[in-house]
Amino acid sequence: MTPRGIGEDDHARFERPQRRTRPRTKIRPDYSDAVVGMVITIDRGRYTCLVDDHEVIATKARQLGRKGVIVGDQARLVGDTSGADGTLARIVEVLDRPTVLRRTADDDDPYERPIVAGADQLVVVTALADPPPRTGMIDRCLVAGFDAGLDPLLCLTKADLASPDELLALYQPLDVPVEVTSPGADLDSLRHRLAGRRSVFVGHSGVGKSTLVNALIPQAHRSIGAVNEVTGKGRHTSTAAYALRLPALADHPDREPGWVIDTPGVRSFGLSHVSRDRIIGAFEDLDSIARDCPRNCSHEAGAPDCALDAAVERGDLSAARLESFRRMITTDQ
Ligand SMILES: Nc1nc2c(ncn2[C@@H]2O[C@H](COP(=O)(O)OP(=O)(O)OP(=O)(O)O)[C@@H](O)[C@H]2O)c(=O)[nH]1
Ligand SMILES: [Zn+2]
Repeated sequence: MTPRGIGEDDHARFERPQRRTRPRTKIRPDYSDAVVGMVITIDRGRYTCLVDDHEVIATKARQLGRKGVIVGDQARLVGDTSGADGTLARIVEVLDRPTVLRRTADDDDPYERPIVAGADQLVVVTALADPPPRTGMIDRCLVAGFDAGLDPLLCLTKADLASPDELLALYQPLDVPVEVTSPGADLDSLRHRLAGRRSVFVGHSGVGKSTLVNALIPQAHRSIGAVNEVTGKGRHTSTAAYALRLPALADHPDREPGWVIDTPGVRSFGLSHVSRDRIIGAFEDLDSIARDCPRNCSHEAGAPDCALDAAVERGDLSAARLESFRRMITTDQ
């Protein structure tokens, strides 16, 4: 090593704040007293976690580094986990995620953003009017959901303003379950579909997500805007998802009620991270036919020798179903 090199090194060390790369002691931290909580929302570096039945505010421990913590995560917490006013716990570990719903800001965005962990159902909320439905958005949400291994549910709101018939016909061949709502509508069927599940609600701004969440969970007060319990400030536009526990079903009071994870309205749903194979894997009939496709077949209209076309010609697959599937995977906005 040249003297000059040493000098530079010393200089750099002097200029930069010392970074502690090792724990202070050789004793590995013992987190046997850690408790596990579910992250229910995130606001400016503060993670609200539900431990048993109380909320605990936590920060992310330094050893997690850049590893993200997202809503729905099961996190191990140490420190003051009492949840008392002014206390802060630390998240030291995130347990394995059974599922991760992701999106990219747009299709060219190289960074996929995990938004919710551990969900098993994706509720695509679309207004029948005001704002008018956009099938491109519905399709993109469905694709992201299939990619993440979530079961889809299409929820059409504002049926008082326009008929759902056209959309129902469009999605019928995909066998996506649909719920139709309007002000004061009976939500019993929707409640049963949500019972015991972890359902993420996604959709454009203004489609009526908050209205629906408030109808399902009267104590949610979503339309008023979440009052920030940390700062005590009133309405602020949250950019994070928010997990809310559903009330128990009246006819099944003993069943695990399930969760709704409301997400802020989004303008688009980028899909640059999505794998075609995983999407077609969500459709058993199409998947078994597509095994005969050429390697790396896009399965889109005009894809050379796509086995899905041959199946329609043979009469093994309905043209409407293939058309619906192709419309969904064709990612025009
Ligand atoms: N006519 C009609 N209006 C509705 C219905 N559901 C909600 N609205 C209205 O639509 C507007 C938007 O509803 P929100 O529940 O705030 O929509 P949101 O999807 O939560 O919007 P963001 O919070 O921006 O994501 C409000 O004025 C609601 O009163 C419905 O079924 N019919
Ligand atoms: Zn194909």
